[in-house]
Amino acid sequence: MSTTSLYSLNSGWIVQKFGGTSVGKFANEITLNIVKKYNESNRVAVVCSARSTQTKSEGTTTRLLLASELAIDDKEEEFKQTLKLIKDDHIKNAENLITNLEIREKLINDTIYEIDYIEKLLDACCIIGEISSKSLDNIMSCGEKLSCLFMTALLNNNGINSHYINLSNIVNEMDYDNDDHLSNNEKSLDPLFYKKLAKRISIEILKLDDNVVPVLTGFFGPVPGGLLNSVGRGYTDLCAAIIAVGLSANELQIWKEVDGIFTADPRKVKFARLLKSVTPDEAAELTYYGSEVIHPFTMEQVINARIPIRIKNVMNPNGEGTIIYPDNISKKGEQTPPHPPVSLDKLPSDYFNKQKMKIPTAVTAKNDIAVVNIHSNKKTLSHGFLANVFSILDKHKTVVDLISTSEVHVSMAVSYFKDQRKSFLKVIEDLKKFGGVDVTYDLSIVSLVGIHMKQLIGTAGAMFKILADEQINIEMISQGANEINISCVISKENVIKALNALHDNLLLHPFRNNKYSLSFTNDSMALDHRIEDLKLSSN
Ligand SMILES: Nc1ncnc2c1ncn2[C@@H]1O[C@H](COP(=O)(O)OP(=O)(O)O)[C@@H](O)[C@H]1O
Ligand SMILES: N[C@@H](CC(=O)OP(=O)(O)O)C(=O)O
Repeated sequence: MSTTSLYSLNSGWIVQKFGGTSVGKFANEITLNIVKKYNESNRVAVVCSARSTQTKSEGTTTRLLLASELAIDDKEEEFKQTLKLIKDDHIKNAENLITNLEIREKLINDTIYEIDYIEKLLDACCIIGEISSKSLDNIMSCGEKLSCLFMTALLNNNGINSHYINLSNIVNEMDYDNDDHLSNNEKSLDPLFYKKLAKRISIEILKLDDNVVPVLTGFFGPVPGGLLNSVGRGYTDLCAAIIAVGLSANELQIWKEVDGIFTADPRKVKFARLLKSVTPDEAAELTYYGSEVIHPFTMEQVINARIPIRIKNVMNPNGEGTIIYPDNISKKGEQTPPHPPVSLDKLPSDYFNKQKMKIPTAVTAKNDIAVVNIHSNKKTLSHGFLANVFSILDKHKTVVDLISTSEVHVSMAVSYFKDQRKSFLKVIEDLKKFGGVDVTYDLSIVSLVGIHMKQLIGTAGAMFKILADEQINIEMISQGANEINISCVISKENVIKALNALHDNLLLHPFRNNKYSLSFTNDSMALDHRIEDLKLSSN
């Protein structure tokens, strides 16, 4: 039994989460350059997503979901073929990377066992022609099981003593009193549920000897309502967060293939810069609006437990990465927040010069957007009209990214993927009951995100002026209700141009000739924790 105290300030634990593509492409590097190294001075818990060879869309989870769809459609040969692809891929991987023959043979046998089990499950789905959310979770869990069986084998193969922990049954084994007053959706987000889950998982981990690295499946379903339905893809971030809370970890590390969070997607904006830190709200906005930083459900519990999250790069383990943490709450072990309020006479002499650094944090874009305009047929009063529109959206579980309304008109930006055309058209048909509907396709949302935008006057004006100067037409405008996001919808062809122009003019050189007349509110007094980082760029 481990002697680590669960609630000590320095628990010694670091939780490391690795995404599917990282496991697919950098498994040896992860074991030798990351886990082994951190394990020398900390206790490390490893959490992995299902393996992807190149991209998430070609990964194991996507293939498992495809196999399930094929089974429901009675396409037996096709679903078996898809499972065979998964099996062959994992066996080939084991043969390539596991040199110890005994470990390799066991891994291959375990892999075959897991896939055969899924095949039996899907055979049954094929016969009955449907699948419950619980069965779908069960099928999805296979991806994380295979990936973690492999990572455990590789760690042991490379001399790091490790132990596989399968969390796919943990909810069933838990003493969780289902409150029947809560809907499934509420249950799946209930903080008490996650608190109990965290405790339950930590008990499993603390059974291990101190010198053993636990490798935990990033799948922890079936949660109430099903993991896919209630949490959605990317659930491994949340799983790692729960584990970090359970262990009262010193840090939750999310390892990606990018150095951290940048001022814009570095693939699209050449001069994007790495941010030292962002707040959880900013990270959530960036994720919602196209920069896949971290699953938005991840933050709340970790931050409540005062555990910082660090985004790091598997290809550059020595880089500092980006810390996600609020700038007004102290971290574990600290007495006071990092930047307590400062009285005017204590401000550094160059404080007001530094004020100009309070600019937006990042710019981001979300593609595959359609704008739906509904003009009321005026047979209902405005509140009735809006209620009707929202009830249709609820019925079809349509997520609205942006909305702007008047009494008789609603414009909504929604995600639209061509392979979901049939279900999208059903929503449009239903909406037509309440008025005229038109749809514009092939659009993108461009958003400026930053906590300091609250104190910066003229950002929205500058944003739209910059886009106008670039001859970019704006289809729809929305100022986020939380004041840290200003978004607009533009044609998808203009996205790269828009991102670069906004980044250049508002993030790199916001005060160049004060071309866009930006200024600050009088109450913008808090010191900026990013100041050093931004100083370089605003000259
Ligand atoms: N502001 C941003 N900062 C960092 N990465 C971003 C940003 N916006 C978009 N991205 C993109 O998000 C991707 C996230 O990295 P990746 O390791 O591929 O994710 P995952 O681990 O979720 O598969 C990168 O490819 C990067 O180009
Ligand atoms: N396998 C899941 C879980 C996950 O979290 O993936 P990733 O960490 O690679 O985003 C998915 O593909 O959604």
